[in-house]
Amino acid sequence: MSGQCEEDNILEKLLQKRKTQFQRTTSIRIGERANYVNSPHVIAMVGLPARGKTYISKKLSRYLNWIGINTRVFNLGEYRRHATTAYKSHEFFRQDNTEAMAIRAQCAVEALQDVCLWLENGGEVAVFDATNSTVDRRKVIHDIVVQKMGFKLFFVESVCDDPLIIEQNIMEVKVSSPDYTNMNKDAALMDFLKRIEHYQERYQPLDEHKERDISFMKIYNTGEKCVVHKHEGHVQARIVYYLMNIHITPRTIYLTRHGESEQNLDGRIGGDSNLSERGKLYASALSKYIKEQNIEGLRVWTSWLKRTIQTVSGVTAPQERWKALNEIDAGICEEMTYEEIKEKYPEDFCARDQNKFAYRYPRGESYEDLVARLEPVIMELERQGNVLVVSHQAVLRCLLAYFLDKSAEELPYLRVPLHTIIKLTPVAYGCRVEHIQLPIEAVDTHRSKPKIPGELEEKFLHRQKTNLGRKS
Ligand SMILES: O=P(O)(O)OC[C@H]1O[C@@](CO)(OP(=O)(O)O)[C@@H](O)[C@@H]1O
Repeated sequence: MSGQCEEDNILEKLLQKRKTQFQRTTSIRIGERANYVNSPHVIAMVGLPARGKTYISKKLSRYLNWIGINTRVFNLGEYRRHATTAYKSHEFFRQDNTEAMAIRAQCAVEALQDVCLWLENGGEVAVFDATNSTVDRRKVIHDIVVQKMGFKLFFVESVCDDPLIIEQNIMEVKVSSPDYTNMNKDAALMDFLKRIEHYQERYQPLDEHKERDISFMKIYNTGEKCVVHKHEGHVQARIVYYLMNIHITPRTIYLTRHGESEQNLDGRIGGDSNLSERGKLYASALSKYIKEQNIEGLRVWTSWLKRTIQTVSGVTAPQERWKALNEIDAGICEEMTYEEIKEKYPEDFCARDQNKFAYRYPRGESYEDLVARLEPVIMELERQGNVLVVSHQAVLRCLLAYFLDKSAEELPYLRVPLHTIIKLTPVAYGCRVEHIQLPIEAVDTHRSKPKIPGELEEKFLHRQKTNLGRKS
């Protein structure tokens, strides 16, 4: 058994037994996929416990789904917890615990089977979130994913030797894991550190000399340095670029629409109008709020449109204008009310309600186009510290969907009311969201998805007319 650990040996044997399962599908798929540019991908994480693998997996999956690549995370820990009801202690992870080794190998097989099944059924990227910390384990994965299934494989290793970051990670996410429901935090921390030691005994980091033919990326100390080896194709290039841009330094992102505009008051979409009187009041209230927060190193981003620029005229912080933050281009419908659109272009009006995400205004844009236009904004937001983004209803829906992991169906209906600051603070594996509504009235520009076509529509148009009545 020289060089090969017990667990990977068991895994190998299990796979031999199940070979037919992997081969049966292979014989159907491999030929079909040979010329595919966009073959399904497996992104296999590598690294010791508490190195941020789950954080990277979830974040990457959120990003890929947002740009339209159907992605799912398969976390081996969840398979293990499902197979063994009660975790007792780090002893479970000892090298000489043969019983536990067998369970762990079995879980790895099941997870890999699910990965392959999912990719065969339309999934595009599967992120295999496990330690995959030995050369032999990675060989097994390569054998199944590349040789047998004909998928692409890319390893992402997170290397971290900063004890502070490791302890912070354990305290933030591990001690509250289901493994430690009956343990106090300090005991859980000690147990987890022991668990890491068991992995350390046989950990073999990715090495371009020993594993020269595989594609991988190594991220050191949460992005201090990155090494990329033999990455292939545009999916991997995007993953590499994205992972090179993210950071874990605490910060806050503030999103807000411009103050109410003259066109908002008229119920007209798009255009480039000035702020209404109430919009100007919001601009003052916003700068007061921002000043009171005393936000370190704040940067302000607006669109190129007058209403966003006027909204931050009193905010004292470096400002940048982004054309990419301009509102959705409504093409031939620009500056019309929804009622006018319904009358003049009834088919378009109806088509938009049927599939709002994909619908593209003639000579204008769709929400799908917006997401593509906003990708550089997201990338730059990931690199930055505290930022206040002042933009528009449709644009902010797209940004919110990225941070809150919302689907393409939900995205065009997310609520982004006027005169409200949406505060996003990264926490553990996601974002905490707070809505701060400043006390200045504004029209409601939100159109809910009509349940029965026509019915809600009438209500909305009626409300809009009432709004017009309140015009100041
Ligand atoms: O996609 P829908 O729901 O129509 O919302 C987008 C619309 O929101 C508006 C207001 O109706 O945004 P904003 O006032 O933030 O510029 C329009 O300009 C834009 O076309």
